[in-house]
Amino acid sequence: MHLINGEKMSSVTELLWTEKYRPRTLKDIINQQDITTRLMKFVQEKNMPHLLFAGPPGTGKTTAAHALAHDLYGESYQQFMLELNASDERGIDTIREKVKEFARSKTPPEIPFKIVLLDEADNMTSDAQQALRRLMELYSASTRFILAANYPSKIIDPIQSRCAFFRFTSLKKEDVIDRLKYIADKEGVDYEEDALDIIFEISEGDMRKAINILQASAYLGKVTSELVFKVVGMARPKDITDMIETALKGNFIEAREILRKVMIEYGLSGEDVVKQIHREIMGPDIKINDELRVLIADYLGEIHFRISEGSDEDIQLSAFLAWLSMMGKKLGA
Ligand SMILES: Nc1ncnc2c1ncn2[C@@H]1O[C@H](COP(=O)(O)OP(=O)(O)OP(=O)(O)O)[C@@H](O)[C@H]1O
Repeated sequence: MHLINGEKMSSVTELLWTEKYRPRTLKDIINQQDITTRLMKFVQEKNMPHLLFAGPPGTGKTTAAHALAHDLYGESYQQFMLELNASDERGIDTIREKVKEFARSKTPPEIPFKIVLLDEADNMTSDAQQALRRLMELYSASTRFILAANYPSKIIDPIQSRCAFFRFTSLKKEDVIDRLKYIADKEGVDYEEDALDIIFEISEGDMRKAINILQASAYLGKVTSELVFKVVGMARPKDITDMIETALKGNFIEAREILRKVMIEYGLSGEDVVKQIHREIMGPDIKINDELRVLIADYLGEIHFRISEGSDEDIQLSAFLAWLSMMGKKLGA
């Protein structure tokens, strides 16, 4: 990458599977078919407008920008691409200086522009974005900007109207799982099918997160669902639903035992437990009626607030289980 020592980068990033298995060309990008088809047209035409890539984390925005540059300029594309992170750079002045210097640098053969990739553009204030807009206009003869953002609504209208818009979507289950299997096979990692399902559930269509969980788990041995939960610091959903159902049956002491076991075994904080309970009561696996679901969600919000304000988590979670026991009896759950 421009301004970055390539050799140093590769020794670090080679260790990361997200980098090692980052698609290099547009045709290798998974799932974002409409987007890659449109980007390939720019490659054919050797021309493109400014682009705005929007969508959730880990869905291929940065990857697509690099792959586009690769397909336009070839293997040594990095000299014709400047990557800046809007939230790292010290304000618009630094960005302006870097773009100015980059605009003066060597131009690519055959293609009349270079690419500036500005990551996390939605973190810029609207004043900084106004300045960025002027910058885009000033250098539009020699550069094209690709702005990547999680929340496109935070990008000011004058910029949006100057960019072609690309919406990236969360990756589908089968795509994430296929990719994880491909990587696991290449790396000689032993895994259980269930564990990959769980990695997908936890990562929610974020491929970076999914690959990172796979890699962290694989360091510890065969990738099982048990191991995955340990790595991400989550209890097995079944332990959480057991705890809730036990409390609802009025077995408070037993439910507290499960809570203790879960917290110690998985090293969870009170807040982690609250988040997991919330996840489970909203999920399909737990057998409770809607009225109870609403009451639990409401009370859990209160417990979460108290813990985050510094209240003793053991007392709060015990109070929650005691409340569940009482509600269970009252509502006959
Ligand atoms: N569509 C995809 N096809 C194949 N691999 C992908 C895809 N999307 C993400 N990945 C994998 O996840 C990693 C992270 O993706 P990338 O950096 O492109 O995400 P991003 O959308 O830019 O996320 P962020 O918003 O957090 O910057 C890549 O290095 C790659 O390994």
